[in-house]
Amino acid sequence: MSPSANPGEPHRELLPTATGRQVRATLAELMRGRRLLAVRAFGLLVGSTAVGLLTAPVLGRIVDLVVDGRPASAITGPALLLGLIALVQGASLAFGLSLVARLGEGMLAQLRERFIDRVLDLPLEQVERAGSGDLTARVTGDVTVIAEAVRNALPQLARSLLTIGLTLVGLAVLDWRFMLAALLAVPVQLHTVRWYARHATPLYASQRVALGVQQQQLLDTVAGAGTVRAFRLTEPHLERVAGRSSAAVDLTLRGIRLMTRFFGRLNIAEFIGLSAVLVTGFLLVRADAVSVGTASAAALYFHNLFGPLNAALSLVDDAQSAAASLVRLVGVTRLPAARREEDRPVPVDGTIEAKDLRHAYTPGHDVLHDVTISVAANERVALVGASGAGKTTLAKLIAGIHQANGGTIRLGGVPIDDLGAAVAGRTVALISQEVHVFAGPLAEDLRLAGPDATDDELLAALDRVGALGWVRALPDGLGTVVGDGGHRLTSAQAQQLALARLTLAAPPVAILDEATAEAGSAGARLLETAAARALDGRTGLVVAHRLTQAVSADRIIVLDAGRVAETGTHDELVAAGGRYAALWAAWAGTRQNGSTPERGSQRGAGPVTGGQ
Ligand SMILES: Nc1ncnc2c1ncn2[C@@H]1O[C@H](COP(=O)(O)OP(=O)(O)OP(=O)(O)O)[C@@H](O)[C@H]1O
Repeated sequence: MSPSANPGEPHRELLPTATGRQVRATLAELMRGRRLLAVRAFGLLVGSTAVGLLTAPVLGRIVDLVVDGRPASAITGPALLLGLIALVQGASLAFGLSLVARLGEGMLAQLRERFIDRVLDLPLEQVERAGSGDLTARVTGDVTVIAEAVRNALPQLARSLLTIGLTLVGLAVLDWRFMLAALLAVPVQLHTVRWYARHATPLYASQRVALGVQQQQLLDTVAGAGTVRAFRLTEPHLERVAGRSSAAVDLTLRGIRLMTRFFGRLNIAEFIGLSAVLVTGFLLVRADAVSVGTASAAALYFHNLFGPLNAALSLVDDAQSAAASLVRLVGVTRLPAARREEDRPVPVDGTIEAKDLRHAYTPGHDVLHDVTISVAANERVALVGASGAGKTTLAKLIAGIHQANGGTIRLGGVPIDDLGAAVAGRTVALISQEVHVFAGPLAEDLRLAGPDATDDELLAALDRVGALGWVRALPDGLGTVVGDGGHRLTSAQAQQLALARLTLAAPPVAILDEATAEAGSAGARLLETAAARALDGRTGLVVAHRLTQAVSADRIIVLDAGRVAETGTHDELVAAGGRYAALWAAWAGTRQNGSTPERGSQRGAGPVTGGQ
């Protein structure tokens, strides 16, 4: 875990990065099952490079023919051979490169799947501690960098290295002294690459961290824009964004300067090598050891090395970036795997047992204190309390969205942590006020909850929550495109869709948080009926913002400042004359005064939440 990049800023526990050994082990695992593909790809690249190397000697032969004063017709054969070489080389190279790309893409896809698998298993708390910017930067930036490398750098690098190796062999075949001359460039190149790698590795690593921190700052500022404006924090926030952006820009500029110096040094190496080969050629021709054509072929070979050498060396740059990104992706994929789904215990029913739950969003500020509740299978319980009493927090803990800081939660007798994301998702569903309508045909939106549901089943689910009428009236019925860019649904309709999804998913436990709070009174009654029908046959925990929701519940749990204050049926609690009775009296009073209790009661403005 690395600390925050900027001293003086709040400490962030970034997601883990992998060690070199872990990266190698992961690559070896990804390679398994792809060996044949790798061998075929490599074989084709070697073949195409070897064929390509025939060009220089054939050109040398043409030079010799010209020097010997042979007629033009003598050149026809070598010229045709050049054409053939180009064809064979081009075809085998294209095929080989496509295999290399397929190899790389396959490995990357598998790595990405593993990464997403682990990310979905990560506790929300860990992501929050790291900041969503860190995760976003890994999912977007790092994956893109590696994908680019796999598509371009990896095939090019493989091809360049092969060309370099085989060209040196070709030089040695012409005359070993040519190869020695060419190798004079190598010490300068090696020194250059080591110098570059020494500077580039830390630079790229800090560049990636700086970009992650910058993204996090942007997300924080945008997400909290309302608060930033309300407290007139615009200037300091802009300064912070500017500071983080300029840190990222500075690092990028340093990278560009480094690259310029890198290529400058490589040019010196080329100059040394080519001069040496030309001087050697001159001396050997003068001593009659080789023909002019052979010396020309040697010079061509060395000249042909420039491209692949520069490509390989400059690809060191992409390789460095890709390596820096790879350690960040692999770091997440090596996190302990979640237990396999088939090994997990299965809840036996829809009971909820929460014991001694404690939770704090910021250390030291508990918003739930030793909350113990239990809900029987198929029971309908209403959670009532003032705004900020902790109802949503309790709902989210039971739904497994947040992890409690203390205490235990069992669903159907199984501790929630043992369920794993998939089983927990099938066991408990939470519908909050901010229901999302996914962009696309309405049927697809519903099938998120029941992928195998037939159209008739979808219509039955809609009918159950009273949505069939308006869905039938839509221009294309179930096929109507809804969500962003499509047919806009009212918030009550979106709630009904969420309830229909709930009946399709049919989890044994359902939690409704403010599911009907947005609607006006007529709409609210409609939604309450819909909610009751969606909860039928399963355990229901309803965060009640209007007391009508509590009255019809089997039992009511009253929360007060993060503690359970009372529990009982509506009649029992009214008779007990405690906190609920007071809320009820205030509620009934508001109704008699003729105001709209459904609306007045929301978010601390009315009687239910008015006890604060
Ligand atoms: N993400 C969060 N980060 C920090 N504090 C939070 C967060 N969510 C809730 N809180 C705080 O936790 C306490 C309980 O909030 P919670 O939303 O659970 O109460 P609630 O009873 O559902 O209130 P409401 O009726 O207004 O929805 C409040 O003091 C709230 O400010």
